[in-house]
Amino acid sequence: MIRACDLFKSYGSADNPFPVLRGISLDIEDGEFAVILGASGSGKSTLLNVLSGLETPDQGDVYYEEKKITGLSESELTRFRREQVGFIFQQYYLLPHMNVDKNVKMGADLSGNKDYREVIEAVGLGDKLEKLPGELSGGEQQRVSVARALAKKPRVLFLDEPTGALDEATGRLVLDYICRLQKMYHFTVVMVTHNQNIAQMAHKVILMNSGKIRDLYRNDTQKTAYEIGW
Ligand SMILES: Nc1ncnc2c1ncn2[C@@H]1O[C@H](COP(=O)(O)OP(=O)(O)OP(=O)(O)O)[C@@H](O)[C@H]1O
Repeated sequence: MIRACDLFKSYGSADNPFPVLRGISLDIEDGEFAVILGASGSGKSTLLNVLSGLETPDQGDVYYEEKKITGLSESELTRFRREQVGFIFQQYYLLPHMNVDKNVKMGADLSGNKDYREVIEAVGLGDKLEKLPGELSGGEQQRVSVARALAKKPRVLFLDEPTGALDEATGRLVLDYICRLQKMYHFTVVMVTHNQNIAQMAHKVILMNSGKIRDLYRNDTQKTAYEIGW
């Protein structure tokens, strides 16, 4: 379980702080699919970054089970991220001169996972191992970044607008892969999105407004990527 306790974070200077997280507390269970929604600037990405250990809060704590990650040194945090979490962003951040196989192997090498090719198969790119990112469509490139993030078998997959750069059909396809992979590998998903429809795929929905949680609810049933509106 991921537990956030009373998180506060401001940008700007000490004289002129700009509060972005203003007292966030929440729990995300193991294996849960959690979606963070909210208007632009409401603090979604900042919350994701604090939950994943990419940024530290000014106040408050983040726990993974009993382990507190706030207060870890930079090198301990780097190790924690390397071993425990995967990231997917709107941009794919693939290395352009490396083929699909090598891009995904890079993720696998972080944990010494030798079976990384099964993840490439699982995202449907088993026949594109030798292709360079520039030879792939946007959806295929995002599937490579999904495979790279999952190749090290993370406990938690953090996604920040993973379908933001994709058209509807490709966005649905990528979301469908993420859900199917979650069923195969049982990792936790925490996803930031502007697309309110995606909330219907989630177990838990966290609605943010001006740095606070405006609403947090669980869905009794989850829709598939092909059942939601877009
Ligand atoms: N590194 C930073 N330095 C200064 N201000 C920042 C920084 N990161 C975010 N902000 C500001 O904090 C506020 C919240 O940003 P954040 O990216 O968390 O919001 P968001 O809800 O994810 O927005 P969007 O949906 O537009 O991506 C915004 O006003 C943003 O400009």
